[in-house]
Amino acid sequence: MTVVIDRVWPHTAGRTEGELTLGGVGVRALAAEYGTPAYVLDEKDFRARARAWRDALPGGEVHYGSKAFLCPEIASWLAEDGLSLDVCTGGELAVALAGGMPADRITFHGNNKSVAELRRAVTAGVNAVVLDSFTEIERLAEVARDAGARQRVMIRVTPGVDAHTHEFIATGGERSKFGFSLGLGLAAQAVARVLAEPHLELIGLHSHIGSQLLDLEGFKMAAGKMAAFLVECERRHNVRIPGLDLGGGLGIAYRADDPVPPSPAELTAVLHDAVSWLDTPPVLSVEPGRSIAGPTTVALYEIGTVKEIPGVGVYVSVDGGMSDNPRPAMYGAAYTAVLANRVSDAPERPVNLVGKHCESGDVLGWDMPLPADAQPGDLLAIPASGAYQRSMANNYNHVLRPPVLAVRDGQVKVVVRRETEDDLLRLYPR
Ligand SMILES: Cc1ncc(COP(=O)(O)O)c(C=O)c1O
Ligand SMILES: N[C@@H](CCCC[NH3+])C(=O)O
Repeated sequence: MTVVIDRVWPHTAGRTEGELTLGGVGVRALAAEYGTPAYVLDEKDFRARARAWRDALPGGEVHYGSKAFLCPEIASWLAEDGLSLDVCTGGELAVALAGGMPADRITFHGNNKSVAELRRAVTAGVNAVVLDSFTEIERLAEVARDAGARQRVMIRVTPGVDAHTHEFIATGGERSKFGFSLGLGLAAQAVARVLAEPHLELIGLHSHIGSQLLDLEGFKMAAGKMAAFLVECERRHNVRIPGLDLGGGLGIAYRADDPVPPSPAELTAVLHDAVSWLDTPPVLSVEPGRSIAGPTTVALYEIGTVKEIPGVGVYVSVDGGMSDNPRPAMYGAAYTAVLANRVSDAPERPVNLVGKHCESGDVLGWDMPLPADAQPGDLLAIPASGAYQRSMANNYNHVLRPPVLAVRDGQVKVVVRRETEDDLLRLYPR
């Protein structure tokens, strides 16, 4: 077996007689047994990345950002491996609990949690609810009072740091819908309000400046501002605020020539530095999602048609598309695709890789190099497909969402099964 050393592939990726293998399983067998499209998740790779984060923050907490991708199996791996989890809806909370993640290791985010979601969080006994608005402070205080509880909370602060990323995934600027603005004094007001609430216990401050960040400057600035704000609050109110959660956001390489992202240890060193001047530094936590899940998973498709339009170009259509990966359409995200069932000596040519949806914007990549003899029936693999793909999948055109197949040491475990037409039809009362 030749190992695929290119860093955008999961650790166990290799080629056996030309066929791509992941976790010791060949893609032809996967496609034959489970069909395509499918997401193939390298369990060892996922767990190694999760543990690398945990080890990079000794004495702190690593909450996996479950929006990147969550299923009960993932929650159980994280629980076993000593990580915590962040959720931002009742649905994510239910899946995390179903996977055996202890409630007291779950942090509940979101800018519009319903009363029902807050009740569920309080009765389940989550580690903390991250407060995002004045409405929510009142709402949660009432829910906690009714439950006879004192709920641990953090306050989400927008520190006024404009992260270098797509504007749709930047969250740290003053105009963000998330959190309380530091610069406008709203964060300070929120702290005062929470401290005056007997049913809320302030355990920390939180910020998250954005996602797919490839340099550490934004993290450094946010951590510095948050540390200064934390001491200012402690002094003003004569209290101890024990925790500082600096969110997720570390980016990944999607293509072989993308910049190498900083490592978890490089990032946590910057965060430690930012708080080291405090007399009693807070316990730090982080919430990496993409940097754990993203590189671990490969999207597997089958080519259905190849259309050559003279003077225009070539369209290669696969059996999924924007319903299982909306990222190219939403953010202009760029990927690579490789022939997976075999290798080819044919020269490469640029093709437009498109899905099967009734939409011209249903494109997985413009001008992607593929061997000129790639043809219907061939399998294509797209690496770095583990974050914000299956978790953002939808049923546009009543297309069925793909399964997630965890592979390890030659074994396959279906951790999310393929959706069926029965699943779809069950939605419609008859
Ligand atoms: C509050 C919060 N924490 C963590 C994350 C995870 O971010 P990422 O997947 O970029 O690490 C997000 C998403 O950006 C988020 O909104
Ligand atoms: N969905 C975005 C990331 C959103 C981050 C969630 N706060 C992406 O695919 O890049």
